[in-house]
Amino acid sequence: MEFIDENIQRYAEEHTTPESALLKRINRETHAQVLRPRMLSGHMQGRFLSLVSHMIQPKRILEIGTYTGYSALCMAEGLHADGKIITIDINEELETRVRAYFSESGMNAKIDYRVGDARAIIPTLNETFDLVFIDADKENYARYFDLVFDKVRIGGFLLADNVLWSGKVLQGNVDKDTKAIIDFNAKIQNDPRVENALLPLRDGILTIRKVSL
Ligand SMILES: C[S@@+](CC[C@H](N)C(=O)[O-])C[C@H]1O[C@@H](n2cnc3c(N)ncnc32)[C@H](O)[C@@H]1O
Repeated sequence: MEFIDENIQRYAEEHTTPESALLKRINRETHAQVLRPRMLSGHMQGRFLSLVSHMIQPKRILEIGTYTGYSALCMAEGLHADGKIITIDINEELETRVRAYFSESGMNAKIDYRVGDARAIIPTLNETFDLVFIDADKENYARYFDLVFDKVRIGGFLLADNVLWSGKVLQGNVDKDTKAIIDFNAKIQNDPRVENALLPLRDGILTIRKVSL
């Protein structure tokens, strides 16, 4: 489902800073060579993630769901000088490609890429995060939020992608992933420890700020 008029979308993209040459290539190669390329954040969302990261200047970012590395590179652009992003993905088939992209980016030293199940890796992380991007399997969004919440500083931010799930959150008869997203959105809306705004950017980004323990 497209949420906004095609012409408005084009106009918005024309007034968004272009992708770097590397990001453009990752975007193109992902579409040509990798399964499910729609999972990639893309031009506009990527620039949004970069801007958010620049606003926060995080020392620690956690990304759950690296895929081909596009969004990790966008967020890494805004890291504090001593900053680091930990990005996790379970798909080992993408590892060689992703490591090559990270090496080319010139930001490799700031990227800690872990291949494995985020449900097992997050509890082992001894870090305090300023920014978390939840973008892995929809079924586990609530679990990722619960696993990471105590590791986010008060005043820190979490972003959750695909929370409109192509508009399926409005439908009555829902599948497992849609139900998980609906439940996640309701859980965040009812959590007194956070403030949140659901932005209808691309497939929906739930923007969350931790306000108390
Ligand atoms: C939507 S894609 C991520 C897109 C990427 N953040 C971007 O914007 O370009 C979701 C990724 O989550 C990964 N994933 C799914 N289940 C996972 C799990 N349990 N632990 C870690 N990664 C997982 C998938 O392998 C897939 O690459």
